[in-house]
Amino acid sequence: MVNKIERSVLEKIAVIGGGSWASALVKILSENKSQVHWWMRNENDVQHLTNYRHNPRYLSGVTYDLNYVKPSTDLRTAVEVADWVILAVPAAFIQEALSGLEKDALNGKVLISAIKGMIPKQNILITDYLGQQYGVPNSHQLVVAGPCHAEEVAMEKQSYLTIGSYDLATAERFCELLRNRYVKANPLEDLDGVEYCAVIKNIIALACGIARGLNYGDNFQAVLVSNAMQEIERFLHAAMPIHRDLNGSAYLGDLLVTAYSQFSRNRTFGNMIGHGYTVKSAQIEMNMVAEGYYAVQSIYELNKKLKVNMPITTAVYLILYERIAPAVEFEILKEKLT
Ligand SMILES: NC(=O)C1=CN([C@@H]2O[C@H](COP(=O)(O)OP(=O)(O)OC[C@H]3O[C@@H](n4cnc5c(N)ncnc54)[C@H](OP(=O)(O)O)[C@@H]3O)[C@@H](O)[C@H]2O)C=CC1
Ligand SMILES: O=C(CO)COP(=O)(O)O
Repeated sequence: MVNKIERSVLEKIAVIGGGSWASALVKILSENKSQVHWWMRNENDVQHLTNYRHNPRYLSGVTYDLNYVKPSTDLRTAVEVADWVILAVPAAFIQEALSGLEKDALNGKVLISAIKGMIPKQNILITDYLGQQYGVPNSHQLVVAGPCHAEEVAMEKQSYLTIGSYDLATAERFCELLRNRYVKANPLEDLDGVEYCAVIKNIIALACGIARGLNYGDNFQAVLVSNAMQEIERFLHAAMPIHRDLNGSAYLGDLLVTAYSQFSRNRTFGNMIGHGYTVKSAQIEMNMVAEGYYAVQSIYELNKKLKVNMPITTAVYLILYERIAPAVEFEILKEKLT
């Protein structure tokens, strides 16, 4: 019988993406002695990692053990040698990032989406895209959810991850690869619900940031977030109606951390919009991706069919895409909250 550590040594994992979340996941997995084939698009970053054991532009304080981490710009090889493939590129760029792969390149592998966004224009979840484009069955798909900022992983602060799935046994195997001194991981049988919730909570965090930028206070934000939870519940009920406990950390927990944390990109982006930045200038200033900016368009479009009452999502959409002044739109929104 192979014990837990020995079995982990044998695990071969491809991590696709060179940003903050990929950097955090590579830290966790490689410290647990999985073999991580880490794809990033920038050759200079690969060279820097190989020479100095740090990712130069994201979580640059983390040191990687190159016995377990193999950085590369060669996507095909990274995927070919791996049994598990983790996607950690922002949703808007995932099609481009995977474009070098053959249609059958993901056959037999377990795909794990760590992405909290949707495919723009097609307005579909990442797991649906992987099914449609690469034929990955639901049983071979997992999603990483839960309130967890990369920056806190880098600092080894106690964190919790939930692995959403259709197949609890596979999710549990992946949880074993993640668990360590500062990470607890739990499987959950709700792939789509967890994935949609992670998308929508980013939109809500944008709203919280906008509110803060407009000088609304804690009283308003508490109402905004509790109304948001109801908005999420209505959406999930219409889109994926199964019984789920939305008080769980994969749902409410992730909403709270993103709405309140200093590390949230979405909240920071929203705050800049509330302060009067244009979308372009906020994107340039932040230099990281706020998924909610893209997601709000997808959810807004999708909701034209579902017709769920989503006042917060609608307000964020109108501000970001129809250029309605944040102060004007929030005057309207505040009358709709209870
Ligand atoms: N950061 C976090 O704490 C968490 C993030 N997530 C999710 O993880 C996903 C990744 O976000 P995160 O790591 O934070 O993003 P970052 O903003 O930290 O990094 C973005 C990454 O995407 C890369 N990129 C940009 N354009 C392209 C492209 N066209 N093709 C390939 N790669 C590209 C960037 O490369 P380059 O630097 O070369 O431009 C960079 O590596 C998102 O869906 C996010 O919601 C989930 C949980 C926590
Ligand atoms: O999903 C996250 C934390 O759980 C990250 O949120 P941000 O992208 O807003 O930083």
